[in-house]
Amino acid sequence: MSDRSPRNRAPQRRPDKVRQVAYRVIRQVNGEDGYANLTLNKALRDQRVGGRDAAFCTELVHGTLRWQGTYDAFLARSVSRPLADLDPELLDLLRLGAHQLLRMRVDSYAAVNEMVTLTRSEVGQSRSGLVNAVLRKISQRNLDQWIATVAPKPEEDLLGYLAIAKAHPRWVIEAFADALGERASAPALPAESVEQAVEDLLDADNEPPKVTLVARPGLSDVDELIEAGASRARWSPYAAVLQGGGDPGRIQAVATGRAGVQDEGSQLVATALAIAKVDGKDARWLDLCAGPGGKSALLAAIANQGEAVLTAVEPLEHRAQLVRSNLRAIPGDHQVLVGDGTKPTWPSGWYDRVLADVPCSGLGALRRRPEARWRRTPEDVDELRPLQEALLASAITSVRPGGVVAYVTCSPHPGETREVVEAVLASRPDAVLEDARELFPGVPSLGDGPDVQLWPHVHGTDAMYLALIRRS
Ligand SMILES: C[S@@+](CC[C@H](N)C(=O)[O-])C[C@H]1O[C@@H](n2cnc3c(N)ncnc32)[C@H](O)[C@@H]1O
Repeated sequence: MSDRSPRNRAPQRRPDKVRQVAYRVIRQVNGEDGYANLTLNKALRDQRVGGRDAAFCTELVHGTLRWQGTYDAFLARSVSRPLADLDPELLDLLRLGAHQLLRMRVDSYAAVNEMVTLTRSEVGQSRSGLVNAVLRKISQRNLDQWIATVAPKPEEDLLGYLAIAKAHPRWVIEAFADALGERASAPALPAESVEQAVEDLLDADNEPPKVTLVARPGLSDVDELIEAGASRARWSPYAAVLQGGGDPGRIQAVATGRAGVQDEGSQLVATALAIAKVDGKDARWLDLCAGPGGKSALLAAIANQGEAVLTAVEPLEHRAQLVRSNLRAIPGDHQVLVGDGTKPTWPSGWYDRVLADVPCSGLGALRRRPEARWRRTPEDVDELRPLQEALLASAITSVRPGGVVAYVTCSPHPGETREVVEAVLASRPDAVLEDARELFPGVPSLGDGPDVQLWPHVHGTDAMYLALIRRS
């Protein structure tokens, strides 16, 4: 455990190891497009940082990355040149310092000194003066005071205010507001309620999610996970929550693949496809966009309860390998095909149920990936659109008349959800959108249908979207 106590305030010659690890992880994420979770876990392992130090390091990394757009707005007021002209290393050091000063209970004096020492060791003595001066300026106001200084007034520009106060890019907030506004149940919610919902959603995005487990049916059950210390989740019959966190791999059912880690929303959409009514033959299920295979594993386990067999398709070999590994514990003749879901190698109408969990912006899972919100752009949404439409069209062609397709995204952006479904169905007279709400038994606040949008602030799940389409 490194010593961060007030008595240790004197400038240190050696940088604090935990802050150094956090800084280097942030650098890798911002400088090399790394993923925070993977990079941090590896660094904690390699540097043998554990226990309370690991928790402190995680907060430094996740918090700094999650709030970096907000801190940049404060830093822009505190540095005499444009932030774009600062070395990226220096900018990350300042962001890391700002996070300790504004959102962690680190003593200001200690935070500034630790960051000066770290700057000296990471980028050289000549930069430490600037870090000292800027962080002292940052420390002169608390978070609310900085927001009041820098953000527009909420009554004049609510979205501009929320972008700073809740650390989300404005275009993302606009997309959320559109999706929430569209889904206001009849009679339409007053604008004020939509605004409150947007704010609640942004707050939910800023809280790391609890670890949710899935007990794959036939192999494990929720009672086994409860015995291992989890508690029953609200709606999915397969879900249990590790309330206190901890390593799920220590649970035997998870270690052996009989259970796994999976958001309850992901479980609910996969289960919805599995329980949709299908008359007649129900033997062939297809997961058209399978990697890494979380939903494939749940679907294959449910398929085993009847007579069905799952085929999982994934174009990227390394992701197909993850699907195989997720399916390893599931008995049966389920198979993984490496291929492009838009170019089926199977006959038209071959399948009875098809999941099209298409590549998307991931704006519904921002809780899990602290860096993601700053990396995505509106162009990503536009660029993904043709692939999403092609995959949905292919899914419809792959299902037999009377069979069902679940179009799923982990994004609530209307450009990836309803607009895609509407565009594809406009040219498919052989496909009909059905009310999917009854496939989510007991789940409240599903809106007006016929499609379903889950929300972090309402359901505590990722913002999963599902449209159920039946081929006629
Ligand atoms: C949202 S992820 C699927 C998540 C998965 N269903 C799960 O629950 O683990 C989308 C997947 O689609 C894959 N993909 C991308 N292009 C594809 C294509 N043309 N055909 C099929 N899958 C594709 C991506 O590589 C990615 O693994």
